[in-house]
Amino acid sequence: MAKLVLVRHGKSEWNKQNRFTGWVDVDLAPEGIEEAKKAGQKLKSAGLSFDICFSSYLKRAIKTGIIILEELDLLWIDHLKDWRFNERHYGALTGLNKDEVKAEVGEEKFLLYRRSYDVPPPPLSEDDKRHPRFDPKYKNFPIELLPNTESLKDNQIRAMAAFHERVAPLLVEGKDVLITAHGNTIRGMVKELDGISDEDIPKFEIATGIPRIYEFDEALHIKKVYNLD
Ligand SMILES: O=C(O)[C@@H](CO)OP(=O)(O)O
Repeated sequence: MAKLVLVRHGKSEWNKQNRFTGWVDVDLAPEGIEEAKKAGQKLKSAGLSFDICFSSYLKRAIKTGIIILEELDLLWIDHLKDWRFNERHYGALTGLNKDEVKAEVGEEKFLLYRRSYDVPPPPLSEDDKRHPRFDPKYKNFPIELLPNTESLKDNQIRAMAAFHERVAPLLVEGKDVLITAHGNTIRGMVKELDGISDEDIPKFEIATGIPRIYEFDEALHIKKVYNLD
């Protein structure tokens, strides 16, 4: 029975500062490094192992993957990166303080931008220095692929495309896969995998550093889902 494990990166420097982060490549905070180590230790105690690891293009998720693999003595396995596991692009909210945005736009709009399924925050202009086209990671990407804002649904569509294309075939072969990614990316994936409704998803939160385990049968039906709290 193949396993898929999803882990949200440990706390980042901007999580600590309460700023909308999205595609900004912020590093893990010291507490985030500890959370990633604990996640690795929990996986080890539960007897889990992996054949391959995927992360986003963002260092907070990549480092979380490396730290977990180190705890498991699995630094030798393939660790692949796919931009489609990046955090949701937070558009014009990128870098802003969440409390200040709430005070400015009001609670209702704040929640709509932050937690609704299909309402994206206002977009960034293509000339804005925060636009991904100025980030060397995406220099070879066609501009149409680079978002200037995203809803959770947009984030889910790209992450699940990567899942079906790259991860699902490995699970069918019986391989165990670790994905270290981001709060909204994992919320979107869990929404689809667990069949959570559009109405319920705003209340669903993903904690940092808590592995979520999916056990699949050969037909890729989910047999068991649980968190290693
Ligand atoms: O800022 C972000 O990129 C995300 C995750 O930290 O924020 P939120 O939890 O508000 O979706």
